Amino acid sequence: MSAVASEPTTSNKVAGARIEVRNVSHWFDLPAGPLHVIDELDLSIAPGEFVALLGPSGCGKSTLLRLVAGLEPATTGELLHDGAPITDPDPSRIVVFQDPTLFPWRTVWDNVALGLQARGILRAQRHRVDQALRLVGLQDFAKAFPHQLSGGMAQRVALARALVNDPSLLVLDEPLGKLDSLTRLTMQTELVDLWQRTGFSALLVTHDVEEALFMAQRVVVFSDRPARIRQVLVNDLPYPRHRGDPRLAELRREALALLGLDASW
Ligand SMILES: Nc1ncnc2c1ncn2[C@@H]1O[C@H](COP(=O)(O)OP(=O)(O)OP(=O)(O)O)[C@@H](O)[C@H]1O
Repeated sequence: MSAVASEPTTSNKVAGARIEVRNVSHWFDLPAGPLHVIDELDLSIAPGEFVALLGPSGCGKSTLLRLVAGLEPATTGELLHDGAPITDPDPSRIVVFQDPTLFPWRTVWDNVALGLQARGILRAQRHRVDQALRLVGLQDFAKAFPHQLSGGMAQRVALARALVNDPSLLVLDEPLGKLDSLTRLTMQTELVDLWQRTGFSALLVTHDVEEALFMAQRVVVFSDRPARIRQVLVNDLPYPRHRGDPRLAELRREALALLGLDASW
């Protein structure tokens, strides 16, 4: 059973971001010369859409996430959030990484409160911390410390820490990558449930083909570095999805073939 609160929490409803990546190329300046990582990429995310990126290791997926999050500027091209250029990080676009990186000396509640505290709005907005904890089903663990949590619970705290900002875009960089396989499956369902209940747009990077197809509405398959779009797989299966759905198996075969792998594995 999902640990996430099943009651809809309408106060957490947000308008999803529209993201446009227009003709973006990116290089890193290395001592040996420039490393071309992204090549003339065009991609858009509609408000409230869930998009996943798949591609060979090192092709440039995380780099693209960093550009979309505003953590670094693209070498050339344009990135827009609701029509405005993305130039800096912003609390409306939150990145959740593989490692939850919680402060061990702060309680769960205090870890989730960090973003509001940094923005100087915690005193007036304390209820948002409680709401975010309810969203991820951890309301009873507000006073716990990180060492008292399982891996899945720690990652839920990281999600609550992101959701407390009411982001219009959640940037997910392998957020379930360190979890055991059972917890990972549960968290996939929980994340989709959170996405549906809150309305943020989601951009997920994962190495797990099934995860991408189970969660996302579109799966963008990249080439080797420099990343170009090889193909976009559209998954219009309704939610909640069933892992045994033959359409998922069909999409999996297509995705693996695009990645140069034999689907009979
Ligand atoms: N800050 C940086 N400085 C120099 N090179 C970098 C930097 N960040 C990433 N790279 C290089 O850019 C390339 C793309 O890295 P990136 O992390 O975006 O790939 P990825 O597709 O997310 O990989 P993986 O799937 O293995 O996580 C790699 O060759 C990496 O070494």
